Amino acid sequence: MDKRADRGMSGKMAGKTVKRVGIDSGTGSRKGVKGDKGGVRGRVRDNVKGGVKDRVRDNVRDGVKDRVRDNVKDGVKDRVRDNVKDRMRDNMKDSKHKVRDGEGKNGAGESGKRFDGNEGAFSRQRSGEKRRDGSSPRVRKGADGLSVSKKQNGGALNAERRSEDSKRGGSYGGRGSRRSNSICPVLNLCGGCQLLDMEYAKQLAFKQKQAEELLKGLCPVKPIIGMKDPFHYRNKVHAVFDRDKRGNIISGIYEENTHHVVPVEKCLIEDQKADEIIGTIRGMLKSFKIRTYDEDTGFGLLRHVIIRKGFSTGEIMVVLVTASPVFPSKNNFVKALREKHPEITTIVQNINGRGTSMVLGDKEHVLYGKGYIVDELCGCRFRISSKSFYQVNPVQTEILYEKALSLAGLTGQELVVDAYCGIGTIGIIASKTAGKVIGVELNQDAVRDAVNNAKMNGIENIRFYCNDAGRFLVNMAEQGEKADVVIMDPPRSGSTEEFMDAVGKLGAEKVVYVSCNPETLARDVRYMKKLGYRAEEAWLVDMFPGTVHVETVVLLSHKKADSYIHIDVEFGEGEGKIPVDSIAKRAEAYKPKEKVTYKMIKEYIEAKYGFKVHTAYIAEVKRDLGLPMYDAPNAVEELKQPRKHPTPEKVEAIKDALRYFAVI
Ligand SMILES: C[S@@+](CC[C@H](N)C(=O)[O-])C[C@H]1O[C@@H](n2cnc3c(N)ncnc32)[C@H](O)[C@@H]1O
Repeated sequence: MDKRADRGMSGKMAGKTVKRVGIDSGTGSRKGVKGDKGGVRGRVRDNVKGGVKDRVRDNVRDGVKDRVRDNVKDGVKDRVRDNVKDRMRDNMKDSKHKVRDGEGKNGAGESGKRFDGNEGAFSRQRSGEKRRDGSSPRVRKGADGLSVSKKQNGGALNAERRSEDSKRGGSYGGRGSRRSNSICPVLNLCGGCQLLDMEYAKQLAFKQKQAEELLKGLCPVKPIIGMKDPFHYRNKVHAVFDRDKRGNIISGIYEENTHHVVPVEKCLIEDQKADEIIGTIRGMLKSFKIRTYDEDTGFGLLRHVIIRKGFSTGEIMVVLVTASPVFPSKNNFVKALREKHPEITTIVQNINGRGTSMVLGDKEHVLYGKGYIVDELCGCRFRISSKSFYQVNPVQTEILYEKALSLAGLTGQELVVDAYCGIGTIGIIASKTAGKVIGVELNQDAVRDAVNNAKMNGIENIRFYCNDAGRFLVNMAEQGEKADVVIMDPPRSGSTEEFMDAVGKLGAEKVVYVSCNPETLARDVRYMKKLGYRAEEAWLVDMFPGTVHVETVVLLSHKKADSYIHIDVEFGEGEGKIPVDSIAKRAEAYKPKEKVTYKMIKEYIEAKYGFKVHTAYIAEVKRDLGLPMYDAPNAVEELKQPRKHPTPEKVEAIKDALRYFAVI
């Protein structure tokens, strides 16, 4: 067992003493109904003043009036009850979400939640595009991957959770219910941490079992590598900004499968400094008169804030996602934020005016600093810009990468392909022990980072290409190129048959498959087996404690013969040589014959002679001719009237059929 295999097994997640964090109650009036009514009207009035009369009129026509009336009617006395109500309403509006959810779930652009197995490129994913596995690429706001996991793992998961719950004397309710004894007050509303209340050792056991079931018969699974401290591991935090019904500014996460924002001030899996900065920004908005963006009316400026932190460098990037490029008093805002948090090393404004689920837009302005952060992994330095994928749990990433590279077993000679390479992390680390590395990645920001990262680390034996990994490998194979090792780390949707076929054609002896989705991994390993690869071992690295997700790395090797014999053969005429003609003759003689059945003989005779023959007659003729009878047990059947024998005409017909089918 790997020395690290059981690290953290003793760490308790649910057992941790954690102060309960409160739901943000906002800073504004607590008058409820009245405050809310005034707030919405005030906003409408301000917007009219701002010169958007037409939009207000349209929005009012489209139902803002109704919302004001509903808010007034409902009041906001009980936030939990309201949350549940809103969730139900959002669920009913599901069809609207489905249309807007057409964009990819894969990346920087995705407004998903806490799971980032797959961030990166995906503003470019086509709307409504289906993945290879047929699933929709966008499941709005859900903990990534649960669309599958919920169905397939949900039974086991819920059973585990229920049993955990009953042990504590609590009752496990539905999604909207709140367990008073949960270590997270928004656990069920958020839906991001499905296992948070489970002891960490049990979480690991749960993931181990799930992976073993999925890879059963495909690949042996090694013991999962857990974390020593499974809290606050996320180096990337994303907060959605909104207003509550009283008009108070809130920030948090989208409730699972809705556009409803669950206010979160602190999260047990996120970096604490990041949460602190988000709280500061939330507190600054009012004094800077910055409005949060309202998805329904299209008013307001600030949509999201993303914080990224370099684990070993401590560098911090703040990305302010705004609906429009016009950011009043931005210089003062940046100055004030830096005064409160001098640890921030760069601030970027990303402009996203689209009414889609994507978090990030295409355009960006650097408001302060370099526009990216640098972090260190496995002794290499990496620049990470806002739209590039970077693993969210750096402690476990080092373990994952080391495992992947030890499985690759590089000697310094190999041509390695790092497919789906992101900012080039794996390839750059691998390049030190490889002959040459080729990295391929679809997201051009990530490729730009990768090229810079190679330079920053003084690596010269690596090249990066911005392309679809499948297309790129097919081109390589068509040009007759070869690869020794392919390291692949595709998004959650897994790889493509086109890609895997090309891996086979490139003749890669080893494939190291890194995956954040054991389901698509199992599917792809199954396919690779058909191409002649053997799945040697799978290692699980817990990159996402508290959630059902896990990272897996599998070594696939191309099957080789167990042993070889050496024979020298000389073809041609003359002594000791084998004439090619006789080989052809012998091949013909040994060609397996089509199995001739009694039925075929009967059909032949009936078609040619117009009469039927009994099986026993065929058997008798065959017996008389000395032919073997073992292939037809019923051929020796006795006639009901054994005295009868086939007429000469029938004997001839049977012999003709036997000749026709080359039996005689
Ligand atoms: C799970 S990330 C892995 C990135 C990198 N290996 C790492 O560890 O940081 C998957 C990467 O695949 C990229 N990607 C997604 N679809 C792709 C495709 N069809 N071709 C190439 N790259 C793709 C994403 O942009 C993302 O950077």
